Parts: sequence; C-alpha cells; structure tokens
Amino acid sequence: MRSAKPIVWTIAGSDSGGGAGIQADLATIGDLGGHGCSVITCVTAQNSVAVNGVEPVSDALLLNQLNTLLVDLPPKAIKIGLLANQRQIDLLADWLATHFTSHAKVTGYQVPIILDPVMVASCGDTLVSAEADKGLDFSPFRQLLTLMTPNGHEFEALSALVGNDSDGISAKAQNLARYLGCNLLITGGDKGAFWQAQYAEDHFVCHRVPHTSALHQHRGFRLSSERSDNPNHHGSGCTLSSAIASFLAHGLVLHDAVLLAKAYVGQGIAAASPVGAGSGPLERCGWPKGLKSLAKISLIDAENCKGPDFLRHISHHTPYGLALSFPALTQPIGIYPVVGDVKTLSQVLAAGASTVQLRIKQVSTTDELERQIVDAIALGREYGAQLFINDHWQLAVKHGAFGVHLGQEDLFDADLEAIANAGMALGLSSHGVFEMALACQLKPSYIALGHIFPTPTKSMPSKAQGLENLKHLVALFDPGCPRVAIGGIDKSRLEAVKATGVDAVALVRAVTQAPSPGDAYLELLSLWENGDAAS
Ligand SMILES: Cc1ncc(COP(=O)(O)OP(=O)(O)O)c(N)n1
Ligand SMILES: Cc1nc(C(=O)O)sc1CCOP(=O)(O)O
Ligand SMILES: [Mg+2]
Repeated sequence: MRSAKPIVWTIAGSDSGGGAGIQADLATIGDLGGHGCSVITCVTAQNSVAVNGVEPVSDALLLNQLNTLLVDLPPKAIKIGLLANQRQIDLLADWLATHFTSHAKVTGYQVPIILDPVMVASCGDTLVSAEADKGLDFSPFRQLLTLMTPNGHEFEALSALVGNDSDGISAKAQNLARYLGCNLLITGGDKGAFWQAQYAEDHFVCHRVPHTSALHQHRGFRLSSERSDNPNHHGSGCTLSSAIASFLAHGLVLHDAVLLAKAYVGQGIAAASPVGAGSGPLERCGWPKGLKSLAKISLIDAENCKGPDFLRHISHHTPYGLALSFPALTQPIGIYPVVGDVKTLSQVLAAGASTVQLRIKQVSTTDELERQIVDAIALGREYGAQLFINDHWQLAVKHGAFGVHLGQEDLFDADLEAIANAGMALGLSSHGVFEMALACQLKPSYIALGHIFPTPTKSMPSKAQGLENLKHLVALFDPGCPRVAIGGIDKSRLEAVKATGVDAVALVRAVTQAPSPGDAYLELLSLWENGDAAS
C-alpha cells in the first residue's frame, strides 16, 4: 500500500480521441509526478470534431472499479469528471458518503475530491443522457467535495437548479458554495459571462479551506491571465481539474493547487498543436515555471469591500501591478535575526547584523511599546542597519523606521499607502504559492517564505513547507526582491536551506535563545557565507 508517487484517481469517461476525459487526466497526473488510477464511467466514441456515441458502464462495473482500487491503491486525491447520467451521480455520491468515508475514518486522511461537472464536450456535443437535458442534479455531492469547477454556463445551470438567483457573481457564487458545502472555481474558458476579451478569468470562491490564512477564507478571488489565441485547447477543463487534484496529492493547499493548475493549463494551451481537424489537445509542460505563468489575483467584489485596505489595492482595476512602491534594500540580508527586545537588538547590531527585525509580541503598556520602538529605531540608525518593525506599522511610520514587516493577517488593517508615502521598506510574509503571488503583486522590499520547518515559536494555520516545496517556490518566483526563508531554521539546517537557492534566512530562537546572541549571529553568518563556523 506504499507508493513513492502520490496516487490520484480519475473517475471519468474515456475520450477515444485522446484529448480529454480519462486520457487527458492520466497524462496530466503522470506529467505532474503522480500515479494515475482510472475509474471509467462511460466510453465515448469521440474525435476532435464530434461525439458519436456515449455508453455508460454498468452500476456493478462502476462499483467494482472503485472497490478494487480502494483495497490496494487508495488515493491521495480524486478527480471526478464525466458522469453519464443521474443514476451514476447518485451511485457515486452514495459510495463516497458510505464506503469511502469509513475508509477515511480508518486512515485519518481527508482525501480532497475535485468535481468537474462536465455535460458538454468542447466541440459542443452533449455527453450526458437525454434525461439530463435540463441539467444534472449534483446535490447528492453536498458536503462531500473539496472543490467544484463549473465553467460559466455550468455555473448558471447549477445556480438555476438550486433556485439561486441572487444578483451579482459574488453573492451567487457564495450561495452556491454554501449550498454545496464546497469551494468553487468558476472557469471562463467557455467565454461565458465572466470572460473578458484580454484575460482568461476564473473566479475562485472560498468556502472553507484548511491550512490557509483567515485572510483568504470566505472570499472570492478573480484569477486573470493573458488569454491565448491558440484554438487547440481540447480537454482544458479535464486537465485543470486533474492538475488541481495532482497538486493537492503532493500536499499543496487548495489556493496553491488552483493557481498552479491554472498556470499549467495556460502553458499547455500556449504550447498545444493541432491533432485532427478540430481543436487539438493541450501540451504537457510539467510543473509551471516563472512568475509570468501565474494568474494575477484580485478580489471579486473589491469595489464593495469595506475590509482590508490591502485587498482594495488589488482590485481588478489594477490586476497587473500597483501604483504603490517600496524601496529596494541597499544591503544584502544574509542572516536576518528576529528579536523580541531592545537589549538583544543592541547585541546583534553590535556584532554587525545589517538587517534586523524587532518583533515585540508582549508589552506591559502602549507607552512602553512606543518607548522600545523609539529606542530600537535610534539604535538601528546609529549602526546604519536596515531595522524592520514587526506588526506596529503606525508607530514605525510615526517614528520613521527603516521598514515594516507585515504578515498576511496584518494586511487586514495596514495602511500600505501611508507606509509607501513615508518611503519605508516593506517586508511581507507568505506561506505557499498563492500568498507569495499576492505578496509579489504588492512589490515589497523582501518576501518571507515560511514556515519551512515546524517551529514552537509561533502557531500558524499553514503546514510546514519543507525543503522540497521551498525549492519549487524559489524556482517558480523571481520577484525581483530577496526571498527570505523562516521557520525552524538553525545552524544545523543552514546548508540545506541555502542549497534551495533562497536569498536569506530569518531566525528567532537560533539567535534569541543562544547564550550570546551576538556570537550566535556571527557563527550563523560565517556558516551562511563560508559553509563553516567562525573560529
Ligand atoms: C522575516 C519574517 N518573516 C515572517 C514573519 C512572520 O510575520 P507574521 O506572519 O506577521 O507573524 P508575526 O511575526 O507577527 O507573529 C516575520 N515576523 N518575519
Ligand atoms: C515569526 C515566524 N513567522 C513564520 C512564518 O512562517 O511566517 S515562522 C516564525 C517563527 C520562526 O521562529 P524560529 O526561527 O524560532 O523557528
Ligand atoms: Mg505580524
């Protein structure tokens, strides 16, 4: 029952033309480093221009495939595609709610399930039985799914079926997500209501996403990328949902999986060539590379948003960059001590630290907090250091600190314009692809990538990234500012962290809990720069 490659199931129909369905899913899963298993719901006689027949498999064969796989090849993630009729929907939903849920209780692993509610092939021919001409009822899947990925037309059909006629995409999508009890990715590839001429736009509606910041729960994000004119995009919906399942199987959180899968489809369409007389299939290009391949993120209802200033700044009116700018650092960061009091700050500054953060989490009074910040800023100036104040951006602005460090949650109430107008540097935290992409859009002075290893210093919603994910993140993003790894780093891990290509490391305990923080800083610096400790 062990597999080096994460196992991903696709429960879908066979496309004899090889561009979509099971064939597209298995190609995607394999290309992204997973092992694909298939549960075939129906066989289609299909080429690139027409669907000439669809025959569902029997109930018994459908269940036999599911049960046979479950005993030996249990999945890390499941993608569900074409279900040929209402009977198959009911049967599969019941199996998931009973057999599969019991299995999950035994293993303790919550398998993510992605459903692509396919009804029509990209050539325009219907794929589902005649009884379903008013649309299939997917409500048996309520509370069983992680994500549903309808296109614009499917979203309208699903909304109509559940009597959801709210005004505006945002309210309507949130209602549907609540009704189904899952997150939604509404894709614009069918050139529906959400498709804009220049951008390929998808709407990601978060209902409940584990391991992610509170900032990103219950929100709707617009994901916009440059539209490709290539007519060869057969199977893009199947590819998107199986890519999301594959990234989730590798342990990524949903926001990251969605953003990477969209980039994967974009790269696949851009590189696709014709096969047959109709639309050709997507090319498989492996894990996305380069920031350019990622969609720009904005808030769906930014115009009405009374909340975070930060999210108003990334409204869809400015999806390709902000007017704000934050200064570049003038000294390389290298080893970045994050300290909790002015005494430790003075010790690391005296030892020569050029970039330091004051991170005060507990103070007796607000006067005391202000006094410590004033003293820290004065010390930073005296040593010519790049001193960042964590969290307390108002005091940092008031007293002219070199910079401010903000986490994703801190962005809720931070006035970025005030920080930028004061000419101050900005450091931002991120935990994974989505948060790093958001941070990049704000063009900060550095971006922190955390948490790399488990750490008792702070309790966080995110999972530890590990060195492999850090390496992927570093390869994916060159934000034009330093990338700083943080979380659980000490001298024993410096070499491995440096090997990922990250530009700098931030450390709390490795400095603050050392008998001499100044000496600890010097030893870490020597290890970072020369690979051996200073004598
Ligand atoms: C360099 C660096 N990276 C990350 C953090 C964490 O910031 P945040 O998420 O705001 O958490 P707190 O530090 O406020 O608990 C940081 N401070 N520095
Ligand atoms: C403050 C902080 N922020 C993190 C993030 O991932 O954003 S991890 C972290 C704690 C880092 O402490 P230590 O070096 O003692 O493990
Ligand atoms: Mg903070």
